[in-house]
Amino acid sequence: MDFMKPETVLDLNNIRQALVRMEDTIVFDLIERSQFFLSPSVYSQSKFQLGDFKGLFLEWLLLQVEQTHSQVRRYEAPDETPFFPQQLKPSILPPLKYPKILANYSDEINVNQEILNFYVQQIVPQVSCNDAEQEENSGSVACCDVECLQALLRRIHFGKFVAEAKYQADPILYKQLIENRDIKGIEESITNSAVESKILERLVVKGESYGTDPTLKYSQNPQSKVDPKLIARLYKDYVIPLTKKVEVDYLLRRLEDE
Ligand SMILES: C=C(O[C@@H]1C=C(C(=O)O)C=C[C@H]1O)C(=O)O
Repeated sequence: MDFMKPETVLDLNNIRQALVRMEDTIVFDLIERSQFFLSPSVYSQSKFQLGDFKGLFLEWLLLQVEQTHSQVRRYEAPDETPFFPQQLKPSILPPLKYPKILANYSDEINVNQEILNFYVQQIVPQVSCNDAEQEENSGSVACCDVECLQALLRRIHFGKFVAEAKYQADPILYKQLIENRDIKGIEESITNSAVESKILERLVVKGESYGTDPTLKYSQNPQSKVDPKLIARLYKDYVIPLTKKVEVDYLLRRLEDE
């Protein structure tokens, strides 16, 4: 997605194609996570010495990664929503002059804590290959979790672009819904059940294709590493609803930037 060209960025078909490409990253990241045990220490607050950091070991690593990547201006991009925006470091690269695409408040539209909660409480226990500790892999598990979370963060917060594209396609409708604080009306208006169904169907196929050793494809038991239906269920229960929450939260404030 070329964020220097607002006219293409806010084309809903282009946005949907970007979301389809993000499916591949998320499916592969979940397959990678499925190789590891549950590793509860990664989600604990006290197992490792983290200085004065207060939080999960996973959150501590997320902060390290965000501080490193912020030095090459990763979080200046409009499609990045960091967990620790107040603790990023100055970039050593000169700032890019992104054209204004989203509303001024878009950085304040943030569901990161909900994403972390569903990832730790729902995704990890269902994707891990068993519920044991795997001390020697705590670092690898945490690195894998960061990859999964960053892919999910980006996919879900892409809802801001979807919302802006829908607003610009019908500003009269949305102005009325927003002025009336008609949250249900906004939710109904942004929902496209046909697109959602297509996404869930495609995820099962991708889970089957990407998660199975191709040389075993025609064997009696081409066991996929992650249950393809689980990937679709996680999208249905968490990824899509949170994306729509981002859309609604973004639209509810949209008249602030008229
Ligand atoms: C992203 C969109 O908005 C909604 C959210 C979707 C999702 O998170 O996959 C899909 C369709 C819509 O219900 C869209 O219209 O493409």
